[in-house]
Amino acid sequence: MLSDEHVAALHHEGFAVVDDFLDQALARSLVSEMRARHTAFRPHRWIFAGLKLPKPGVYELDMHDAGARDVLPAFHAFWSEHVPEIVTRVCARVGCAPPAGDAISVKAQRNDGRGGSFALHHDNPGPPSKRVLTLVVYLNDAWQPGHGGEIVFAPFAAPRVAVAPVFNRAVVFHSELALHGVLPARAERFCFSIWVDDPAANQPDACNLTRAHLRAGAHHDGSANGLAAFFRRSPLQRSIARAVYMEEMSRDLGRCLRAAGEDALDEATVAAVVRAHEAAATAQRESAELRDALALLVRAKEAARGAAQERERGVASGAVDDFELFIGAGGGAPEARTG
Ligand SMILES: O=C(O)CCC(=O)C(=O)O
Ligand SMILES: [Fe+2]
Repeated sequence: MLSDEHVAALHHEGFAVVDDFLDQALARSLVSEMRARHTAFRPHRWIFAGLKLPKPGVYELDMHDAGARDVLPAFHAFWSEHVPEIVTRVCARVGCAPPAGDAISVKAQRNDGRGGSFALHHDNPGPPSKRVLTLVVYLNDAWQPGHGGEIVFAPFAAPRVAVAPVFNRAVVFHSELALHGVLPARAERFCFSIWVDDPAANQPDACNLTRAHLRAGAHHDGSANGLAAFFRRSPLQRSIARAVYMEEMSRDLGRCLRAAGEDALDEATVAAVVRAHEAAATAQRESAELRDALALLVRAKEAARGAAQERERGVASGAVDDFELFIGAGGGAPEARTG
């Protein structure tokens, strides 16, 4: 299920892309049931900066919900009969603690294809979340580049990688470490997510950024890259992600909240959410404790982007706005986007 290469990619890149993840016939039966029953899915809700927000265009069904078994009987059976074994095998490969029976959540998701997207986020943003591992399995057999809906990973201050959400492809990542978002989907899109909890998630050392951490990171090799490498491997990146990626997140938030959908927010509320994000991020960027480290990290992030732009000069216009590297339908190593 996960090869040595996948485990190495998870370790080095922060995520692994696993093609042909499930038995083909099983994957087909899951998506045909989701397609047939999607009107019973519920609008996705998410928390940003303490606010509960809609996500226009994105609908889901949590297998823990009352009624899930009636809406998606085959999917529910898959969850109770197969998912624990899948997760146990993946955890054994990636070195996570084997989950207890109630530590696994599964959500079926449909994007209606009218532009629904996810802003950059961590699946475990801090307490009380206990998530440690995320698997997302994509079920789109007619996916093409113009359909969008790629998942984008943003390894701290390194090139961002977009991954096409093609049929029977899974992405696997540490929930506390992988900053990721989803580009607007222009065609109907199905996937499901598996989240594994561990009671040991979010120990104080994974949550409380101190001056000592910044010093240790800075002395890694004394450069911006050293600091970025430190945060890339540390769940402490969650304390500063919004400040490092302030501009990207402002754009993502607006794009997500303004997508077409019956639960779209009014413009004044969207603007207020974006302003609140920018105020918090700017306060961090200007604080005495974080100013220098954040300036280095922002510069490292921009250098990664600049290198990609340089590579693509004359080939693509605007392609590097959202990501620098791309893993297309054929899988394999990431390539510079050229289209
Ligand atoms: O739809 C996806 O590709 C990922 C969704 C996601 O990031 C989430 O539900 O947290
Ligand atoms: Fe996520």
